[in-house]
Order: sequence, then C-alpha cells, then structure tokens
Amino acid sequence: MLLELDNITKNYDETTVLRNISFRLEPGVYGLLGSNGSGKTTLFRIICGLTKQTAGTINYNHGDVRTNPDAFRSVLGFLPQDFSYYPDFTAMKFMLYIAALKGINKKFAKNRCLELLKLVGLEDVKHKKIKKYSGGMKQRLGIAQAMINDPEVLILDEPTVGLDPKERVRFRNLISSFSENKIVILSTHIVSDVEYIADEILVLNQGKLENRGASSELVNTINGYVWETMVETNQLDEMLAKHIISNQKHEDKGTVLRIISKEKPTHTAQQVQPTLEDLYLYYFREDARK
Ligand SMILES: Nc1ncnc2c1ncn2[C@@H]1O[C@H](COP(=O)(O)OP(=O)(O)OP(=O)(O)O)[C@@H](O)[C@H]1O
Repeated sequence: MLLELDNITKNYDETTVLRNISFRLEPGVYGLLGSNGSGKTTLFRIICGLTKQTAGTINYNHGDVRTNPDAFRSVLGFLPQDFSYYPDFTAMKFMLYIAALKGINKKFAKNRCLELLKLVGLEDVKHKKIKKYSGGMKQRLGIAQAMINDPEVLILDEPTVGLDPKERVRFRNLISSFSENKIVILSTHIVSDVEYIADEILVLNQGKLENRGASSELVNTINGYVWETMVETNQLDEMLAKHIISNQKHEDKGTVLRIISKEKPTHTAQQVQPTLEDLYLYYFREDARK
C-alpha cells in the first residue's frame, strides 16, 4: 500500500490554499497537524476526489487515482468534518443505509454493521436514535461508517472535535486497534491527539508542508529554543507582547514563563526540554498570539 501525493496545489481564484504538497505514505497512522485554515480539509477532500486540485497528482499503488476513481473510492474510508446523519435513524439503520449506498451485499452488510458497531462500542445502543447520542457517540458512529468497506486508506477530518478526555482516550485506542496494515490519516489542531497515536506527524502551515517526522524527531528540531524564566509582575505585559509564551505559572515571587525563542529571552532564563505543544506554537506563532 502506497499513497503518493506529488506537487498538489489548490488555488481558489487568486488565493493559493495548498502549495506543492508532496509526500509518500505507507501503512501507519499519520497526524496532519495545522491551525485553522491551514488547508487540512481541502487536502483531504482532494485525496477523496471531492475537490479537484489545480495541479499535481495522487497515485495509489503507483496508479493515478483519476484513471480509475471508483477503484480508489472502494479502498477509501472518510469521516468528513461535517459528518451528517439522519437524526431519526438508529445507528444500525444508518449503518445499513451507508452499506447500501456503498453497494455492499445485503446479507454481508448486517454482519459487517454489527461487527463495526461492536468495535466502536455502540453495540448496546445500536437501536437507539442517533439524535439521542452524545457527541462522542456520534463521532464513533462516524468512524464506524467510514470503515464499512474495510478501507485500506482511512481519512478522518478532526475526529476528536467535541470529545471529552475519556472519549479521546477511547478514540486513540480505537485507532490503534484497527490501524494495522492501513494508511490512517487524521487531522487535528489538538497536539495531544496525535502525540500518542501517530507514527508520524505532518505539519501543514498556510498550505505548505512545513515538516514531517515522528513526534520526537520534530520536537528535536526546536532543541535549544525553549526557556523558562521568572519575571516580576510589572514585566509581564512586555514579555507577553514580545515572546511566544507556551505556559505561565504564578508563584509568590513572580511569574514563571515558558518561552519559545531562538535567543535567550532574559539573563536568568534556563533552557528546558521542548514538547510537541511548544513545537506547535513555534510553527503557528501568529495564531498563538491571537
Ligand atoms: N470553496 C472555497 N472557496 C474559497 N476558499 C476556500 C474554499 N474552501 C476553503 N477555502 C479556504 O482555504 C483555506 C483552507 O481551508 P481548509 O478548510 O482546508 O483549512 P483547515 O486547515 O481544514 O481549517 P479548519 O481547521 O478550520 O477546518 C482557508 O483559507 C479557507 O478559507
């Protein structure tokens, strides 16, 4: 299994929202990390054939996906950001409906739907109407429907939006359990979602693929840029305006700031070990200041 993007570019009128995106993905879990508007949804929609790229090609197992879009669609699973469902349907009815849309044999479909609802932990509530589900339950149903055709490539656009911490953990375990021998790409702007489950992180910044690597490799690229320093209350505003601050902790003697800066921000600042959260702020500094 090999998904290759070669120089994917997307323009909307005069605006370029994706610029020469190229990467090769083999089976594994990939986290597409980017702030709002960085182009994650557009990239996913292009991979799924729902939006047309302005330039560039997508190959799956060395064949251009445009040559035989139906064949590629049959190995693709997608959870869109705005996953829509019929509120009065039960989960089981909805799954059977999706199976029918995908042309899955009726006899086979029932077992497949049951198996998936069990996998995402909705077996006991499969006959409950979706409008009565919590946000997390709906997201899990979204994941189940994306997997109905046992996809080789699974694309999840912001799958953890609206999930509480317990559901996030459950989601991570779910992804790990079915990611074997699949290409799973999930987008998020929540660092901790990808830190633990993604084999690799792709950083998308204003339509450009800024970096790619394992979490620890990426974090190493900002070694020496993260500092902790104590400042007095009257210095605080100036420091906040001047630097990217990833944390502040108020103590009796002043405020301890965690600062991301290539230069030592104060005489007394001490270098500390960077985290993926720091890296995110380093890339998306302008967004972080907003
Ligand atoms: N149909 C469209 N016409 C014009 N501009 C668009 C269209 N769709 C997206 N854009 C623009 O493309 C850019 C990337 O949007 P996209 O939704 O892909 O980003 P994103 O990273 O998924 O953001 P978010 O995290 O907020 O969902 C944005 O500036 C957006 O306004």
